[in-house]
Amino acid sequence: MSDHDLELVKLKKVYPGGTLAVEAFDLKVKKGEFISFVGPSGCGKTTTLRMIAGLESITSGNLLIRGKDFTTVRAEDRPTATIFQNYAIFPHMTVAENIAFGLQVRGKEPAEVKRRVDAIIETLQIGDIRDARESALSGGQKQRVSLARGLVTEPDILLLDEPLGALDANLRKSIQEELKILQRDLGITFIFVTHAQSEALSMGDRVVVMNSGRVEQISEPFELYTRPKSPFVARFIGRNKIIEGKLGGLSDGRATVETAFGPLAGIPSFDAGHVASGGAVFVVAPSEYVEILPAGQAAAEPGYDTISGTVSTIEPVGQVVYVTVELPGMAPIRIEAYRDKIEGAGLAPGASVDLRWKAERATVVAA
Ligand SMILES: Nc1ncnc2c1ncn2[C@@H]1O[C@H](COP(=O)(O)OP(=O)(O)OP(=O)(O)O)[C@@H](O)[C@H]1O
Repeated sequence: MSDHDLELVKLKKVYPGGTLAVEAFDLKVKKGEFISFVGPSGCGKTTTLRMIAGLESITSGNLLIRGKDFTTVRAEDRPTATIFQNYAIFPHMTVAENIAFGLQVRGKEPAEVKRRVDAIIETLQIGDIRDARESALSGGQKQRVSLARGLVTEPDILLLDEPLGALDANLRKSIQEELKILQRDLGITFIFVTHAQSEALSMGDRVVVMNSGRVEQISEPFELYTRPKSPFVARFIGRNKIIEGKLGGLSDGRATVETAFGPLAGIPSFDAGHVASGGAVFVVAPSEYVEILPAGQAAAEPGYDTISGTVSTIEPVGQVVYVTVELPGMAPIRIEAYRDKIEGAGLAPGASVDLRWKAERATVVAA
């Protein structure tokens, strides 16, 4: 038996008409993992999910579930279940009938259907609506019913396509938490598609970032947030400050980058190894690590990188201020800081400032 519930090997999809929707998608998912797929509209998330479900044919590459090849197996013969954003609840059936349906079409005995439907209704605590029809259900209730319908078939892998997209923000938050707890309790592998990066990061054990049909990065959320491996990920995930430069030197995985501000040194580089000296790179510093100081005060400390600019605007919002800093040769940077600190330092529009961060908190990526 394979250690992996799901393996995608060079998975590719070209739609009739020629659209290349997914290319060279490699992924191994351990049993019980929660994987989020995230990326902008049209990047191929749904297509990949549908290929796993068997709802879309695979152009080339292989799909394995628990070590067995399912590349060309029909959807109804795969050990997967799919939850769609629009819930797809049958309006003429009660909640219990909706949940039972998937078992009945698989030819399960009535007694087993009843036992399993009762069990999942209990797990998801929807006994009070078991005889209701879709028109009488709230958004959150519909969400639970569709989850029950997927889980009742006891899939190896549950596929969720933007399942929370139709819910308002508060309900969405509480269902996110519930879903995560349910997944841990059941130990079922979840593949969760979303275009919301915060949702992908908060839900996933690992996150797959997609862009134009390609996988950009597969990482745990904190790693993804703090160590992007491409310019696309640096822009799409988190709130990063991005500075252009040319690779100066690279030793022990630490880079020096020549920039308009002079050399920035000691920056971890995971992926710039293939860039020739003098090649174009970006220094990526997460906003959370960038500090603003009056000019000159930052200079002395070792282990830090510093760039200099001029304050253009300061917008107070409660205890926080947003300081916009003009920088030579690049777009202005907006820094969030405590109001007391900025006022205490006497910073005002026109002031010269230094922006600094611990060099080891930044990352170099190939441009
Ligand atoms: N049935 C189809 N026929 C032809 N092209 C399609 C079909 N479905 C999707 N595409 C194209 O394939 C690409 C990937 O689409 P897909 O729906 O997988 O992206 P997505 O990341 O899920 O986007 P969204 O977040 O908007 O759902 C897009 O260019 C899309 O236009």
